[in-house]
Amino acid sequence: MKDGGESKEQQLTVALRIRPINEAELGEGATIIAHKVDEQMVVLMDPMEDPDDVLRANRSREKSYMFDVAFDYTATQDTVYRLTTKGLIEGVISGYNATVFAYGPTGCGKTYTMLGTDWEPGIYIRTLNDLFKAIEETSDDMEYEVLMSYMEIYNEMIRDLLNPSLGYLDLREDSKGVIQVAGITEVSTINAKEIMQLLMKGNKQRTQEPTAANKTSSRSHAILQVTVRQKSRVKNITQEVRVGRLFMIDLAGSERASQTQNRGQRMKEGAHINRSLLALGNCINALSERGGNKYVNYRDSKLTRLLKDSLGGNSRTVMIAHISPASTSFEESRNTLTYADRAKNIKTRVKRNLLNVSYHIAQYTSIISDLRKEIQRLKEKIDEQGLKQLRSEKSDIRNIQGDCL
Ligand SMILES: Nc1ncnc2c1ncn2[C@@H]1O[C@H](COP(=O)(O)OP(=O)(O)OP(=O)(O)O)[C@@H](O)[C@H]1O
Repeated sequence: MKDGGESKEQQLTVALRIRPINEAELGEGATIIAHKVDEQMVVLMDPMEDPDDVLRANRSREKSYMFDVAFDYTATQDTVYRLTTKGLIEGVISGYNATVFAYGPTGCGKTYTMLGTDWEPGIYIRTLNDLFKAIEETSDDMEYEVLMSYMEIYNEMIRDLLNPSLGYLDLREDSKGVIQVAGITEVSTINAKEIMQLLMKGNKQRTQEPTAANKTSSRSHAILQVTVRQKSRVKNITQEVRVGRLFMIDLAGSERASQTQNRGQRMKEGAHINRSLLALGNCINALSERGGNKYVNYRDSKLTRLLKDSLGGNSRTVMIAHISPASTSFEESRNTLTYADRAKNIKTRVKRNLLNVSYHIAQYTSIISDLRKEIQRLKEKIDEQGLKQLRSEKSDIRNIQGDCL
């Protein structure tokens, strides 16, 4: 991959989404503690307080967080998409990496935001639709190839959701230090409808189980990866190919084992989920420390290895933190707000990814050299086997001669 020129420092964009309160929470006697007051989101520490009380804000135990954007239960899927993700598309089709990930406790709306429903589609579908529209608009001058993969990390194992029969896949680092999933299915298409069908097919394969906190709880981290290669239709010797990679991630929800009343397999899943989220939290902590010299341990989980570039490397990254408005979820909400607040300090360095013709030549040369070696190896093997066969035939002849004498 050629150096795409100057890199620009970019701060993580952090959005907060608070879903509507639900029947189960109301049934437990929960009250709403998250309110939108003017353009501010207020999460009350004491449910008895009045969110409109201006003096409340001056009390010393009050903590305030600033996010790039905050959505309450009135926000539509379209608004959330437009104010978080839509702006990344142009960059992706012209060679920049981007990541959007949904973070937060179980049952707080991550899958709703990313996948959505048939009537209220989420970020995956809206992004793909607009991506193909943007491609169509510039396709007179530019040629595109779009590759899609969809995977989940379940119990620390990577599964290809487009082809689960492949078994568990490994992570590998390429020569540029970019983490790749070895052997993952990459479907090439520039047809939005086809990609949607693949997405739906993949979703059916995703590991979901009912837990006490959410009857369709995602027990895995789902990762939709879209790679866009763009090149000019005018061919010349120094032709460049721009390669943008977009990750859209629906994380599994963090949870308290006591709250979810999980047993057996659910509890094991919960432990894996919490472990990888803890590793993610540790990376966020390390990356957000001022001075930036702290060691960041991405190797603690597959999730953080895969997110290495999204968090500390070459990517425009958006985190959408989710919380429930219920008083019964106060602790989880506070933890989520704390992490989201830290994540705001993370800075990445964004650079365009360019391949050029010399890169392709280098690739072909390396493939040819590998093939030559393989041919040589096979020749030697054949020679060796031929020699062995000759020897064994000779010895057979000797034996026959011996028998005859
Ligand atoms: N903004 C919203 N508006 C309407 N319904 C919502 C909203 N957010 C979440 N819900 C509903 O709340 C329930 C739980 O949401 P969802 O499954 O998206 O949570 P999650 O954070 O992905 O949970 P888990 O981590 O357990 O997978 C679903 O029934 C979903 O439809």
